[in-house]
Amino acid sequence: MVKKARIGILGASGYTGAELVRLGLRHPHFELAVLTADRKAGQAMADVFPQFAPFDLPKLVAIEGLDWRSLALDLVFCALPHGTTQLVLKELLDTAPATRVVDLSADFRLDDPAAYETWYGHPHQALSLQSEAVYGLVEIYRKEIKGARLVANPGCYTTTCELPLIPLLKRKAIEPDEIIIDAKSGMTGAGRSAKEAMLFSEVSEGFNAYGIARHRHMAELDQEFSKAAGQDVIATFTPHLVPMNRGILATIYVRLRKDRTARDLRSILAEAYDREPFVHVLPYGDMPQTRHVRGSNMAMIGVAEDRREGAAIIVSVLDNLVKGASGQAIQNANLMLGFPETAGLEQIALFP
Ligand SMILES: NC(=O)C1=CN([C@@H]2O[C@H](COP(=O)(O)OP(=O)(O)OC[C@H]3O[C@@H](n4cnc5c(N)ncnc54)[C@H](OP(=O)(O)O)[C@@H]3O)[C@@H](O)[C@H]2O)C=CC1
Ligand SMILES: CC(=O)N[C@@H](CCC(=O)OP(=O)(O)O)C(=O)O
Repeated sequence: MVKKARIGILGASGYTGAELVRLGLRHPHFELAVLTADRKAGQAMADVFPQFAPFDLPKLVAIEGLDWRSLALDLVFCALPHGTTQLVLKELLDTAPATRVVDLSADFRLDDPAAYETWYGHPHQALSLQSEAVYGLVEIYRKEIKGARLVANPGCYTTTCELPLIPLLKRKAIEPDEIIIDAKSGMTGAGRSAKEAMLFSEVSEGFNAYGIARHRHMAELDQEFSKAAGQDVIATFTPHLVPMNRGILATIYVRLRKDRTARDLRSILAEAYDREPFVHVLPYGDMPQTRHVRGSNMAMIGVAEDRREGAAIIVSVLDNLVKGASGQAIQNANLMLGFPETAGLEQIALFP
């Protein structure tokens, strides 16, 4: 019998933390040993999220005062706000260097400390960990993730956009300087902490663009697209907030390189993801919807030709809380701990 891994979830009272608990409870090799919260520390998980009432879970505790060494956790999922995360993880890994970490925040995704400072407005406070961290886009960095101690789980928007575009840039099938991404996210992408702009009365029956030309995920897109293309790539990226709970849909406009067709793009993606359990490329011309992936760890991609000659349209969807966050984090943890990559992640989308 495989020994169960002792798992900690920091930020279990948030949306991605609760999603880690939902998936982790059904994981065959996880023992959920520690769950933390900030304002909700001291409460039972079932008091914060009644859906967990039937399950035996540890109480939510504050991070301060935890003795990482004696807890002897095999792996910690960190689902805290960016900024706070780097301080918490520095202390954790200084005290318990053998614990593995999958961080869901943006703190360790950028290779370049100067880029971090530019996009996040303050210098990074755990530089050695930043240089150690491996970017956790499993389908691209599987080998590096396996041996990593600290994995930076990619952002939800970025996962949606990088899965279709990295293989196309690597194969030089599209023009790297003519990428336009129009992305829409459900509201859980903004986290559980109440903000006026997230009230039902202010979000329902309308939708809006935000972060125009300055959303922090652009730094992550620039980094990964440039690596894939072998040259600097700056894509246009505009996020939108739509009145639904879960899901991201990115409509991506690309210009084909000479002698390439939209069908070639679909073939490249189908070949790249042929053996991947969590990326599905649809038949040419078919388009995915967010409801096709809701609650599952699946990303779906559709490709079609544009009416403009030499151009194509790609649509990519995932559930921001699963493949865009907690599901992908568990996929990373499975690789790091030597479990089957799909363990705990085989649920199918909830439809309708
Ligand atoms: N939501 C999403 O779709 C995605 C989120 N992410 C990233 O994952 C991380 C978590 O996001 P999400 O779950 O949405 O956020 P939430 O706002 O829903 O939850 C945040 C969690 O962190 C705890 N927390 C907040 N401040 C502190 C602090 N100073 N010290 C200790 N704990 C604290 C909160 O505790 P309490 O509630 O008790 O105050 C809560 O458990 C963020 O970095 C986010 O950007 C990444 C991909 C997708
Ligand atoms: C809808 C919404 O507000 N989404 C968030 C992205 C959430 C996120 O997960 O950002 P990180 O992965 O970088 O932490 C935003 O646009 O800031």
